[in-house]
Amino acid sequence: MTAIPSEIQQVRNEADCLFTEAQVEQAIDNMATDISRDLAHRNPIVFSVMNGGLVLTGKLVTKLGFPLEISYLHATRYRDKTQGADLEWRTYPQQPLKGRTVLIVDDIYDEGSTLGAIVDHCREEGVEDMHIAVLVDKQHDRKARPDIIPDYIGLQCEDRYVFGYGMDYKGYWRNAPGIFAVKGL
Ligand SMILES: O=P(O)(O)OC[C@H]1O[C@H](OP(=O)(O)OP(=O)(O)O)[C@H](O)[C@@H]1O
Ligand SMILES: Nc1nc2[nH]cnc2c(=O)[nH]1
Repeated sequence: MTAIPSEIQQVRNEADCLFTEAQVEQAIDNMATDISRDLAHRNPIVFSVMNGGLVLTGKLVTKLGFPLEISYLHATRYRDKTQGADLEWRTYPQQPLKGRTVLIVDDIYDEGSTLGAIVDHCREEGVEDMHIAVLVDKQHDRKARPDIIPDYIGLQCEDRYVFGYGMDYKGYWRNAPGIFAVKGL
C-alpha cells in the first residue's frame, strides 16, 4: 500500500464548502433541462474532458433522455498542480467529427486555455454545431479566450482553487460530494 500524504486529508478537513451536494445536484438538473431543450433532436456526441469532466458527464447523461453517443478526450494543463502550464493533448477525439453536433463537458472553466484548445481542434475537424457545458465558471478577469462562452454553466464560483465533483487537489478529492475551496488558495 502507498501511504496517503497527510496533506491530502488536512486539505479536505480545512476546506471551505462553497456548494453543498444538494446545490450541485440541483445545478446539474438545471443544466440537463437546458441541454435537453437544445440538443434532443441533434444526435450529439458528448465528450467528457478527462479527467475532471468524468463526474459531471456521468451525472448528466442519465438525465438526458434522448439519443446521444458518449466519448472522451484528454487534454490537461494543471497535471496535479494548482497552477496551469502548457496544454498537453493526451487523447484527441477518435471519431470523425465533420458535420456533427458535439457537447463538450468539463468540470471547470477557469482561464479557458483548455476549452480554447478543444474548441479550436473541434472546429478544425469540421464540427458543425458545438456546445460547451461546465459545472463551474470561475469568476475573474483572466480569461484567455473571452470569445469562448460556455452554453451551459452550473455554478459561478469565486476566484479560489476548488475541488470536488471531478475537480482534484493534487490528484485527490475528485470524489468529494460538494465543491470546496482549499484553505489559503
Ligand atoms: O480553464 P483552464 O484554466 O484551462 O482550466 C480548466 C481545466 O483544468 C482542469 O484540468 P486539468 O489540467 O487539471 O486536468 P484534469 O482534468 O485531469 O484535472 C479542468 O478539468 C479543466 O479541464
Ligand atoms: N481542481 C481544479 N482544477 C482546476 N483547473 C483550473 N482551475 C481549477 C481549480 O480551481 N480546481
